[in-house]
Amino acid sequence: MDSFELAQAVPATSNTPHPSGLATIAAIATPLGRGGVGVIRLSGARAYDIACQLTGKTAFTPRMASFCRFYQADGTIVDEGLVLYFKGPHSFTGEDVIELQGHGGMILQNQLLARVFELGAKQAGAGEFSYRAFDNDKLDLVQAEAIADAIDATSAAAASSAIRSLSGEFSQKINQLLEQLIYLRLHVEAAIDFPDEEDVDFLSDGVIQDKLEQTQDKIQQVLATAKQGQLLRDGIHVVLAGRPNAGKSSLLNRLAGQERAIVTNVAGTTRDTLQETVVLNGLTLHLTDTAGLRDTDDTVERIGIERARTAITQADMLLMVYDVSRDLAEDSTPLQLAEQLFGKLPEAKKLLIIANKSDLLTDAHDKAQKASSQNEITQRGYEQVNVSCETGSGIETLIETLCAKVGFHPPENSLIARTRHIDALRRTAGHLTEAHEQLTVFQAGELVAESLRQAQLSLGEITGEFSADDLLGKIFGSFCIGK
Ligand SMILES: Nc1nc2c(c(=O)[nH]1)N(C=O)[C@@H](CNc1ccc(C(=O)N[C@@H](CCC(=O)O)C(=O)O)cc1)CN2
Ligand SMILES: Nc1nc2c(ncn2[C@@H]2O[C@H](COP(=O)(O)OP(=O)(O)OP(=O)(O)O)[C@@H](O)[C@H]2O)c(=O)[nH]1
Repeated sequence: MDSFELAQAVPATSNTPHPSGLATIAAIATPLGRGGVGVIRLSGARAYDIACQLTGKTAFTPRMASFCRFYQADGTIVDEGLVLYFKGPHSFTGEDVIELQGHGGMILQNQLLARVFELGAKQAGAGEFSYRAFDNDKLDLVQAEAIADAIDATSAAAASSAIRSLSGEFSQKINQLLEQLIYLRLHVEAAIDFPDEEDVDFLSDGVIQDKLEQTQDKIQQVLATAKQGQLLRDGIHVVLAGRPNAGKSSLLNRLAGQERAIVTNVAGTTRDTLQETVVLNGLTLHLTDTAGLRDTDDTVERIGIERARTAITQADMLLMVYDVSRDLAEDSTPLQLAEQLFGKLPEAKKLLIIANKSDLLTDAHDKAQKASSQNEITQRGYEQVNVSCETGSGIETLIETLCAKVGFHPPENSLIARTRHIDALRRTAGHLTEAHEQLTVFQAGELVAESLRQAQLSLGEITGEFSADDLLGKIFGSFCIGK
């Protein structure tokens, strides 16, 4: 009997789904296209049977690779490759998992996948493998998100901090906080239930207050870590704005390290917004070069300027580029120029003033410019960096200033985080502030207990201990198919 006949001899298992009701899912796990090896992953109660029927083999040993041929129903060979079997619960998803490691290539992989569907597997939805791993407690929500973040990382630092989150470091911090909160709740509930126990007033003996304050400090620390992690993950949106010919496109090219934008000495060269993502000192910058802002009758340029204004309202940071040799009229300062350009003066933390073409300044000019503008800038809490896009001088300082302004530290032990985590941490901190007030101002035990309960719920959302289904749907739905 050859392998194919053997395959037919394997008793056809019933198509009734697993008692849990979950279908066996399959998807291509490797990128579609030419590649040495392509992996199809199956998870679910029927994965093992499907592998047997596909290959004609009758048994696979968990965690051992078996070299097999993969057959069509009519006995023709689709491909040959390795079968890897993980017996649930000792698998990525916690269910039985089969991996078919065939040859890469669109046609082969799609044929093999179609055959697997024919044998009863269903196409996995986006993030469905990870969702099952989460559902079977193989991963918590932070770890599942870290997988997607590692895959989508735009910088080495973001990738390595995602892998650290995947290993559970961030989850551990959250779980420690949850334990502290539960401890606090127990004490407060006890104080409410047994108010006269041993004549001790739990609520006012200071112990609960101390513990509460320690927890508040810890939340602030985790929040700071999470903010770094979110910056690492998402980077920042930076808009380069300024008068025509100030050197915005030259700056974009300098930062990108290549000629991305067209640079000419014709004012109004950049007419549409142009985006470029660069990673500098570990921070991902989504740069938008904008059309130089000026009044114009040119329709295309006007639309470009309109787009520039939209980009400006969405930016985390505005770089106002001006030409030190030309843009400041006798009586205008960089801050006045920024005010003219942006309609109103942006807040100091969002604006960085870039004095470009410093190479064109003679010493005398230089002094005059510094004296007249630098004082006003620093006095009002703004910052200016002098650069020359022509020579590259000042560009390093510009990058360092930018990182400092958004509070980004060169990542060492950072953990990837999302806006969702920061939002939950902030809400938790808010409930703890309420609890603190109820405790210290009103000694209102019931209200302290309720605020702590709310705090625990908010915090538990992070790891997925308490999560609404629609939130889970949103998170896993954004994963790629096969993850
Ligand atoms: N071939 C292959 N490579 C891969 C994955 C995969 O699914 N398949 N992964 C997919 O993301 C990542 C690795 N993650 C994995 C995580 C857990 C288990 C797993 O089988 N865990 C079991 C057994 C652990 C053990 O034997 O020590 C368990 O947790 O019980 C496998 C892969 C990256 N590389
Ligand atoms: N000397 C000198 N020239 C510069 C410097 N930066 C830019 N330029 C020149 O200034 C001119 C305008 O530069 P661009 O980068 O196109 O200016 P822009 O602000 O993007 O201009 P628009 O597209 O019109 O909005 C070009 O001729 C550049 O070569 C600099 O640091 N020093």
